Amino acid sequence: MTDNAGNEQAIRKLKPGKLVIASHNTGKVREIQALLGPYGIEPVSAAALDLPEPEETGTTFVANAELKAMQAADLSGLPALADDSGLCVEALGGDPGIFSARWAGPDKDFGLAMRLVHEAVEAKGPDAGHDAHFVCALALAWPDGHVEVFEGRVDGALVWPPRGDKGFGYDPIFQPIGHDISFGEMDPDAKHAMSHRADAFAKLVAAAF
Ligand SMILES: O=P(O)(O)OP(=O)(O)OP(=O)(O)OC[C@H]1O[C@@H](n2cnc3c(O)ncnc32)[C@H](O)[C@@H]1O
Ligand SMILES: [Mg+2]
Repeated sequence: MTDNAGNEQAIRKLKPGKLVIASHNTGKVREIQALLGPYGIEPVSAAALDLPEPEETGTTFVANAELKAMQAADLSGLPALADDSGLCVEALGGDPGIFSARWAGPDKDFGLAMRLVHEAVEAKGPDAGHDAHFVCALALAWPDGHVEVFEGRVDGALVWPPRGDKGFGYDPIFQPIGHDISFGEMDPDAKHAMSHRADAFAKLVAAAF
């Protein structure tokens, strides 16, 4: 596993050219494409290359991001960027966490997943807090096995009922600190200015461009 903090190996610079976005989530791919916009990178999605969706066997966001990026780089022969992310609810001990996609079930039903989160917090009783945060681990891998990881986070609170349809996944039930609208109600540019993905991306840009 690679940890960019304290990594003695020089961070490798990403040259303009093709980069595989190793994700099968269209909401994420859209956000990563927008974040990559200014950097002379030609994004190619895993779906366009017909890459398989790997089983996420890691026990951390970092391990799963590395696994997805390394598989895509290996199979495509191109540098690949993967994102492993999720919603962590303090009252639930960090759940759904790395299982955020799995709580939506095989049909990827986030109406269901949001309800499960809400019900799990309600079941904790009236004193359960609503603090939550999103985490994002971005892994950048090269076909020779070199990989670097950048982590980001945004803190906020759960809201109920779900609000807005501008985002994806759990966005309608997450309200970032200092704002009175949910990620689901926020314009993409505003989310990109503060999200867990933007936080990780800023670290990647500082190191890899
Ligand atoms: O693994 P890939 O193919 O990238 O796609 P995925 O949807 O399975 O992605 P993850 O394994 O990283 O699971 C993370 C889940 O957490 C949720 N999530 C992550 N970032 C989010 C965001 O910015 N807004 C809302 N939900 C988010 C989203 O529902 C994802 O399905
Ligand atoms: Mg996944």
